[in-house]
Amino acid sequence: MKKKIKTYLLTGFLGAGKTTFLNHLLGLKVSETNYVIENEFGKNSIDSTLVTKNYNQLFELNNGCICCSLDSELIEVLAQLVRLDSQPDNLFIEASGVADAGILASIFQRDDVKKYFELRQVICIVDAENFEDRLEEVSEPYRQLVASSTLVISKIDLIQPSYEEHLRELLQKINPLASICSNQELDAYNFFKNNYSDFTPTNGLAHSMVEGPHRMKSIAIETNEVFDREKLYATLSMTLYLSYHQVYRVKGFVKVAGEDHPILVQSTGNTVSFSKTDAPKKSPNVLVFIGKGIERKGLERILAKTIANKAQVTA
Ligand SMILES: Nc1nc2c(ncn2[C@@H]2O[C@H](COP(=O)(O)OP(=O)(O)OP(=O)(O)O)[C@@H](O)[C@H]2O)c(=O)[nH]1
Repeated sequence: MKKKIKTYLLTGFLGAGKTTFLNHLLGLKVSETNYVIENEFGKNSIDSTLVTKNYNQLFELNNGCICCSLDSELIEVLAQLVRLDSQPDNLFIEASGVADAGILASIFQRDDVKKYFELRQVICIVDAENFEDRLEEVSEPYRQLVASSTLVISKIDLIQPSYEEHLRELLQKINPLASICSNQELDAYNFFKNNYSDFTPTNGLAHSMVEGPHRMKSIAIETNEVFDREKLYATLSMTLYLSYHQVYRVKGFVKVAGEDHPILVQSTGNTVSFSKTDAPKKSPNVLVFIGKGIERKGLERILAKTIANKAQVTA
């Protein structure tokens, strides 16, 4: 009988800090064999490039959200793992920011899956800065929260201590059974000890099964244009400020005048950040926007104003 693969499911709304936390967990398991499944809502894979290399194999599921195609792609990857001669010790699944953790957890309660995989934890990353706003606007953050056995509050550095207290109370009220820690307490917390089947989700599973598909859209703008860094920054910041309740996440790689390599563009809430990368010079520009009621034409119009002029590009 093969050993069961210890499985950790990471959930949390768009941009909450799932990849950042996954990198932390992988860093704690460097001496073991770790497989990772990365799932993005859009077709373009940005996250897989941001996961640190402390894994043995990474699978990408980019054909939408795993909770919406549960019996196809994810099951196929799980079946591949079962067929391996030597099983990994750990499997980390980073679900898309809109995935329903209850639906995913229920896959691991199936007898044919339970035989090979032991779901130890469903960990929800809660973005301290934006969680409450998103809770009012869309149903995904609530559904992710109630199905989780541990809640990790991220971005503590961006809030006041008194707000942290309020947030903890709110989270505990929504999911009284979950353990809660902040991302400043990670070293004191053992994420590997639990067994998810000992944890009875509140009303997550029953609630999630009857919900329809996500109301959110992912639009990838691919272009070979070179952008003006300052204009792009100002325009994205303004768009995020004005459309905070519509645009939930921007991420991708773009070429900017004066930089040899494409830069990584990321946003959460109404904050945008640019960072240097060593992505190949020739990699395509792609900016992915995820949100409600967003339109490709409108986004293209906004970005058109941020393209660098010829003099900047040749300088
Ligand atoms: N200030 C601050 N920023 C953070 C923290 N955790 C993550 N971030 C930033 O938040 C942004 C999103 O983090 P990710 O880890 O990519 O979030 P994610 O949940 O994987 O994002 P999606 O996969 O797009 O849903 C990145 O710019 C991170 O650097 C934190 O504790 N504090």
